[in-house]
Amino acid sequence: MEQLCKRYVHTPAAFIQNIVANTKRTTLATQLSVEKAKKKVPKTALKKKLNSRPKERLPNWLKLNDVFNIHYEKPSNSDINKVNRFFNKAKVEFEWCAASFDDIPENPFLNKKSHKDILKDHGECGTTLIDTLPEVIFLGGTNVGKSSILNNITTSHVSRDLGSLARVSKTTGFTKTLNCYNVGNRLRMIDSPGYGFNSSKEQGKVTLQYLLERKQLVRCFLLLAGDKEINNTDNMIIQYIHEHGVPFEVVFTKMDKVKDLNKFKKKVMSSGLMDLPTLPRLVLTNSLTSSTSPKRFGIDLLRYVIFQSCGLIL
Ligand SMILES: Nc1nc2c(ncn2[C@@H]2O[C@H](COP(=O)(O)OP(=O)(O)OP(=O)(O)O)[C@@H](O)[C@H]2O)c(=O)[nH]1
Ligand SMILES: [Mg+2]
Repeated sequence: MEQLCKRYVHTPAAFIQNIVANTKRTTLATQLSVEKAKKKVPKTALKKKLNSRPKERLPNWLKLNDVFNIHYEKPSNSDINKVNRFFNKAKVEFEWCAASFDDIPENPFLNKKSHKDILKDHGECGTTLIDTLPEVIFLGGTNVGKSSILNNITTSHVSRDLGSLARVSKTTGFTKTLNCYNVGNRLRMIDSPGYGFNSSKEQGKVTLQYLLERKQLVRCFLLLAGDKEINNTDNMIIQYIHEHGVPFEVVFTKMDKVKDLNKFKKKVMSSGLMDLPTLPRLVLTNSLTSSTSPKRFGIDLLRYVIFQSCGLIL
């Protein structure tokens, strides 16, 4: 009996203690979960919130980059990101300018570094490798936006303002020589004097000779102004580079100035560019921003095509 009483007396005390402890625990846990629940936004609300965010306004012409390049696999977002990272970070250096083909230095790298340094940094084959970096050239009529596109490619794609590596001007025929820029020691980009209004015979000669004789040239990017008609000189140049087997792609510039997109499409369809057996890519870009093209669009695709045409690995 005494034992029973002991049990009776002890059990409730322990029991009560336990209850209190458990209640305390439960209360704390409940409180935490209530707080957590308070913080947790229901999935539907989250979706609504995301959908209500203002979406980036893309210009209508940007879709044509897919339509016109239907024969090519669309680069994945991850590839585009990698190429953007390369161009955003690459150190870009002006290397040489040439008014005649003979002015192009045999080995621009040697002008800056001693042979000993090159051997130390790159081993025996260093000089040859760096001397023969792949080159791309921007070709086009005067004022079409060649120097601007070079600045566009070398400016971080998130920056609104364009860099000023190559000199840009409203004055037609501003660039007078071939100008070479080394991009991160992996490729070279060449700005050229425009053809047509305010150009000279010598400028035409050095550019054509470069196109035919430069061993390092891997791709020519022919620029055409999106807001202008494709003129006779453009057609002659297209025929010339096509007949001489110079591999080329086409870049439409100043897309922010195109008012009638249907007219633009008709112009491209009837240009014969899409019927060429070499199937040049057609890349539409804007280097200056406006209300209709609030960012610099198309440049990531152009960067990708350049990188790919140089045979560089991501
Ligand atoms: N709206 C608009 N203007 C542009 C664009 N690209 C270039 N421009 C303008 O066009 C003019 C000529 O640009 P440049 O880059 O100097 O053209 P270029 O082909 O190098 O000209 P040359 O060196 O004279 O042959 C400048 O006033 C640029 O600001 C563009 O995408 N949109
Ligand atoms: Mg120029």
